[in-house]
Amino acid sequence: MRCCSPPRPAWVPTCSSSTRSRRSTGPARAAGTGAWDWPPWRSRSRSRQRGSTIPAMLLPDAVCPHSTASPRLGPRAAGDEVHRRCCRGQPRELLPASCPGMAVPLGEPERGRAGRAGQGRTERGSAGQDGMVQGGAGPWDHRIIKVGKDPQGHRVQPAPTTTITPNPEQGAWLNNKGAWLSGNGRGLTEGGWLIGGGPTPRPRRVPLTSRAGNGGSGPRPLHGADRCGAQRGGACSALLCPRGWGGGGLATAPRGSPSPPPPARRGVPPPGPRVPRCPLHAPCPPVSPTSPVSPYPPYPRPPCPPISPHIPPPPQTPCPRGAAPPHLTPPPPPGVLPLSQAWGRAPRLPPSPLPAQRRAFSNNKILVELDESAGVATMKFKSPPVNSLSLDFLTEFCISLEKLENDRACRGVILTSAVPKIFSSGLDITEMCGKSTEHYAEFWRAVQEMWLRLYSSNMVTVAAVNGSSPAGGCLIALTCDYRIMAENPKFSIGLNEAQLGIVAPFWFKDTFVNVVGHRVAESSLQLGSLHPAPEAHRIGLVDELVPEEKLKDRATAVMQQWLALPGKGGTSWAVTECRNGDLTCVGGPGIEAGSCVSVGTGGVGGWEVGKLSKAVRAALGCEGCAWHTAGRSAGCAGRLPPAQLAVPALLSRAGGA
Ligand SMILES: CCCCC/C=C\C/C=C\C=C\CC(=O)SCCNC(=O)CCNC(=O)[C@H](O)C(C)(C)COP(=O)(O)OP(=O)(O)OC[C@H]1O[C@@H](n2cnc3c(N)ncnc32)[C@H](O)[C@@H]1OP(=O)(O)O
Repeated sequence: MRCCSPPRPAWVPTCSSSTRSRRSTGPARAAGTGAWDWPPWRSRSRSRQRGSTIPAMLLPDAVCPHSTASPRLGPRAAGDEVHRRCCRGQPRELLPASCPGMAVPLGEPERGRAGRAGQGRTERGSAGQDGMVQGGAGPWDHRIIKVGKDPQGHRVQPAPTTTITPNPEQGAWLNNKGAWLSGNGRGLTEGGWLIGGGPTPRPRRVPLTSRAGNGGSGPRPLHGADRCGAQRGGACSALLCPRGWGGGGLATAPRGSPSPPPPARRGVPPPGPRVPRCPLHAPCPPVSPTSPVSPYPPYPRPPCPPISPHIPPPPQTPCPRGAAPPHLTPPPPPGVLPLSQAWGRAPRLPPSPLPAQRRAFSNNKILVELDESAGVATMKFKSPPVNSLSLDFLTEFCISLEKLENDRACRGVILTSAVPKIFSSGLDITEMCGKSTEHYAEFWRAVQEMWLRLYSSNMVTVAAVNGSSPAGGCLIALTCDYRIMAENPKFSIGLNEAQLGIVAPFWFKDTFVNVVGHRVAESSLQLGSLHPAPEAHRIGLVDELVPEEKLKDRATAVMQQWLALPGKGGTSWAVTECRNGDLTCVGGPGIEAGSCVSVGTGGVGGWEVGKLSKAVRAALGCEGCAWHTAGRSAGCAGRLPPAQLAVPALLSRAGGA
């Protein structure tokens, strides 16, 4: 029996033949032992291997980290609680009877799912994630097991299993969440995801009027009364719903979108044209601070931050981000339409015509400044005295990160501290004693959430460690792509849990091992060492040291270096084509023609640019390759004309790779 997947990585493919993303490098199951490691979806190495093959991602119930059968999670009740919430995001069909999530009344998961899947929730569906497509006997019976970005570049998490129903009157398609799909049956897309092929075990047709929620990308209003748990008697989780954060909402519809108009729903006015999410047009609705029926236990949620005062909020004016900047629109190769023409939308975010290029928002514990012109945000921890990672801090951290993740103007984040001499003191110890079991569960869920979100962020993440950083603080730095530390020897960093008489969670350890290597990690963890900055640099725990006064500049320079690269932070798109049995890059901004190809198993908009290994080359072959985009924001998640796509062929090949 299969079990729910762990909480966040809903993009993890649910098919045993699927393959792993470029950032997932660790084995999901220890060779020869049969024992599952957890989390199975990633164990990132700094070398960022790409296209590794992984086994099935659905865990057997017995090893589900949230199951009571799992020895991992600790107290049974805590495991139950997390498991129950975790499973809320899963289709019931995939849950085993033994899963505690099954005990949740039928209505609750739906509320939660509406929040997760339908409200612009950003999951870690990074570009390049793999997915699996199963399809129906008829052209409309499909199951999608895939997540990713919608055409506006927002990451979405469609329910792993989606049934698609034709709506002949509208000449379009609906999934079982009421989300709109477009396409012609061969290359249907849902939020930019290609679907098609194969039989569906149990096709479902849901009457339009009874559909709840939205599979994620349909042009229905995100704040529709049927979309939000808070409006349906449930709570709107700040973490799950754009209502929880200003600008998360969005709206609706496209310049020249190929999507058909949505159906009129009883009591719900049809949405207007879809436009990219834009804070100008997304006034933040009130958020209920707590609610007894929240998918998560109630805790104070931060109020929606005000929209930056320099941005005038005329809701009806055209979005200033409507047009593509000429300099960012690469010339297409001969015979190939640029995405913007092919699909009638801007390939990436143009610079704002507004004079101010900086935006800032702040909550109680984190100050975020976004330099739109550079595409870089700085998150400054400001929770004195020591930036301890309390539940509130972690919650605000995740919300801030999610907002940046959703902001197409932001491609990189620098994490640093506004508290002198302290980066972060790690987990707030007061959260770990004298509290209820439910609180512990919630707290650890938040710790994991923070780690998962940061680890799998699509943005480039740089830690500018300007103070001591023990334990959980060290984890934050480790989870970033790059660590720069102030060279003050009084500042130390490390996983010192052993000195506290506790054991660092194994995923702390894994992250540590990935950075410093096995032996160094082993001895450091056993001793609970806190390494002074010079030593931290020597063992590779931080990538470089700089004088404290230069830390910011250096972090900015490193960020620029990363952002200039194609792929994760890059803005480039590349085109590949099949030439003489090979995949050849025919060029793109910053990408030399012939020098690289797109590899990966991610599907449209999720392709990474990099060297094509022989193995991948062999696995992919060439005949399926037409062309596709790569890069995070350019062309963003290009929805390519189905006729020019042969991604299913690639997927099936890659799935077996
Ligand atoms: C999913 C299942 C998982 C199961 C997992 C099971 C087990 C895992 C177990 C634990 C994992 C833990 C990870 C952690 O992060 S534990 C936290 C470890 N942190 C530390 O050890 C840091 C300790 N603090 C320090 O070293 C110093 O305080 C510091 C260098 C940060 C600052 O020194 P400074 O001299 O400037 O300041 P202090 O006077 O020492 O402290 C000021 C003030 O702050 C309080 N404080 C410090 N650290 C913490 C903290 N982590 N949490 C809460 N409060 C903290 C300190 O007590 C002082 O308060 P007060 O006395 O002024 O009231």
